Amino acid sequence: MILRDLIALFDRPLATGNLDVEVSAVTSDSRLVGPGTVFVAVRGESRDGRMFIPTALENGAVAIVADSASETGHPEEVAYVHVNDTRRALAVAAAAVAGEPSKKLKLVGVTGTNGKTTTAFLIHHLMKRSWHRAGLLGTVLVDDGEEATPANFTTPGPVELNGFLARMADHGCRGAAMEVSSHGIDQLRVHGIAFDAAIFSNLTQDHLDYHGTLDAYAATKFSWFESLAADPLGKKPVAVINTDDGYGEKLVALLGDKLPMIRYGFNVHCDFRANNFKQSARGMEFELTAKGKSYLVRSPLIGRFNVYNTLAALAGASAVKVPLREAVAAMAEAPQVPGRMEHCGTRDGVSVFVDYAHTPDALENACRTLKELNPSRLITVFGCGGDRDRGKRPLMGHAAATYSDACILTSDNPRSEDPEAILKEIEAGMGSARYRSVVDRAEAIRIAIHAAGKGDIVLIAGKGHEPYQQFADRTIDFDDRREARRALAERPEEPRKR
Ligand SMILES: CC(=O)N[C@H]1[C@@H](OP(=O)(O)OP(=O)(O)OC[C@H]2O[C@@H](n3ccc(=O)[nH]c3=O)[C@H](O)[C@@H]2O)O[C@H](CO)[C@@H](O)[C@@H]1O[C@H](C)C(=O)N[C@@H](C)C(=O)N[C@H](CCC(=O)O)C(=O)O
Ligand SMILES: Nc1ncnc2c1ncn2[C@@H]1O[C@H](COP(=O)(O)OP(=O)(O)OP(=O)(O)O)[C@@H](O)[C@H]1O
Ligand SMILES: N[C@H](CCC[C@H](N)C(=O)O)C(=O)O
Ligand SMILES: [Mg+2]
Repeated sequence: MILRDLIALFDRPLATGNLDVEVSAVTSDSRLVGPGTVFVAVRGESRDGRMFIPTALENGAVAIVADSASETGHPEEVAYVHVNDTRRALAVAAAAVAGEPSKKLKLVGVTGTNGKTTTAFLIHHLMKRSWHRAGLLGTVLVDDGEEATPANFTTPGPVELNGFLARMADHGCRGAAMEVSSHGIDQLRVHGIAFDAAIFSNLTQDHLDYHGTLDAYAATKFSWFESLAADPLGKKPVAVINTDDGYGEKLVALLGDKLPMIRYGFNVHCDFRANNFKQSARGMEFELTAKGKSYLVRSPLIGRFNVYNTLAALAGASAVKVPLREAVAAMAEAPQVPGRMEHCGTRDGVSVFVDYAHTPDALENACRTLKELNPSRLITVFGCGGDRDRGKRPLMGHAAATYSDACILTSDNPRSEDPEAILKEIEAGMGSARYRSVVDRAEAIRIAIHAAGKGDIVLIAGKGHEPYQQFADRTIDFDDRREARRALAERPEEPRKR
């Protein structure tokens, strides 16, 4: 693509230098610049991308895009393009250089505090059943239709994102499911991505370190739907909204008739409505009323919250024309989402589950679901991440304390924070509940599993699929599921004294 054509896509660019050069790539990371690359200098949270313009030039950039006037010393032959919004320019350029891959796919995006990964996995499963090849992008992995690789972000930056979508389209995927995080919306990582359906799962407390207030967090989520309504990029996106959720109802009111809509949940106004939910340790079933018909939906997933994820997936898939009857049938073989209510084994009548609950609402859901399986006791092992929303800590403590018989508080990813100090903040919410604090996570898991007796369930919450643990000075290999299996295997013959 010629630079002149690329910058014509920007909003009011002011350009100098040679614009008749071929552009091979675009990036906002100077370290990734090579010959033919356009470097977009983004002002980040911690660093100003303009500091890296000299490195980008050294590495062979053909153009610099920035939101301030050209620096002195800038070589004349390299184009300099002034724009008002560098993130917007980056997203537009990334999509153009990759050949607008989102327009070649039936793309379903999922946003909301909890349930994005699960719902995206379910949609991917339904798409694959009906279309053979489909892509998946989110917290756990990216599947480009041929191979799955671990993910670094829930929603990667626009350059990576468009690169993944292009690979999906090249590999013959007809569609894809992807997670849309609030960071992704706020930082315009999904700007210029054409969606066919946009799902809103729910909104409860998380990420207030970043957004400040719950309403600001909600406004960010809502802005994605508003931007799709304002510029659908040649598609007719359908908004798929959980209207049992208060913020979901607000979103419906805000959108009015700006987007076609599917409402889902248990309430009577839903277009995809669940009824008669039943579950056992082997799975769940419920009756779905949709499109004037009734269906019996069976799934190996457990938990009332997974009814919402299942409804969202069925509605989202249906919005991109996956036949509903086929989708309902495929739900019976829904995949195990790594680290989401994952059963890690049973020994001596002690069952262990690993789950990614790391918000107060998710932890409450996870504990309630396991409590509904009528264990003798529910023992919950959990912590809270460092350098993230501190307000969650006592609330997570309260949720676990309310629905568990005993808790072991431990470290999650402390990051730059003091692990003991994080535990103290969780303890503030534990009230009169029975708990112990054990800072070492492997030790905490071992203590819980070895102390459990016949009929008990141990829930290890917060890190799910994560294969690491992050500390201030190091990141170690760590996997809750591995630790759980090890502790189960090493269980002493006689359970230790409780
Ligand atoms: C808070 C946040 O989202 N931060 C992201 C943001 O970082 P930042 O704004 O601080 O960037 P910065 O480090 O100041 O750098 C500014 C610019 O200089 C560039 N740079 C930097 C160094 C260099 O040598 N050369 C260079 O050009 C950078 O590429 C960047 O464009 O932009 C960076 C580059 O795009 C991201 O890597 C970084 O993600 C950090 C690592 C992160 O942890 N993000 C998490 C919170 C996140 O995004 N999570 C959500 C999921 C949340 C959920 O589960 O709901 C996600 O979607 O994954
Ligand atoms: N629809 C839901 N409503 C409430 N809680 C849920 C829902 N779905 C899943 N959960 C809980 O939230 C946890 C995280 O689920 P999931 O990974 O699907 O969500 P996510 O939105 O992708 O999270 P993240 O933003 O961290 O990637 C689960 O392990 C479960 O405890
Ligand atoms: N995407 C989420 C993941 C949190 C997972 C939890 N294990 C933690 O580290 O807090 C976040 O960055 O807030
Ligand atoms: Mg996720």
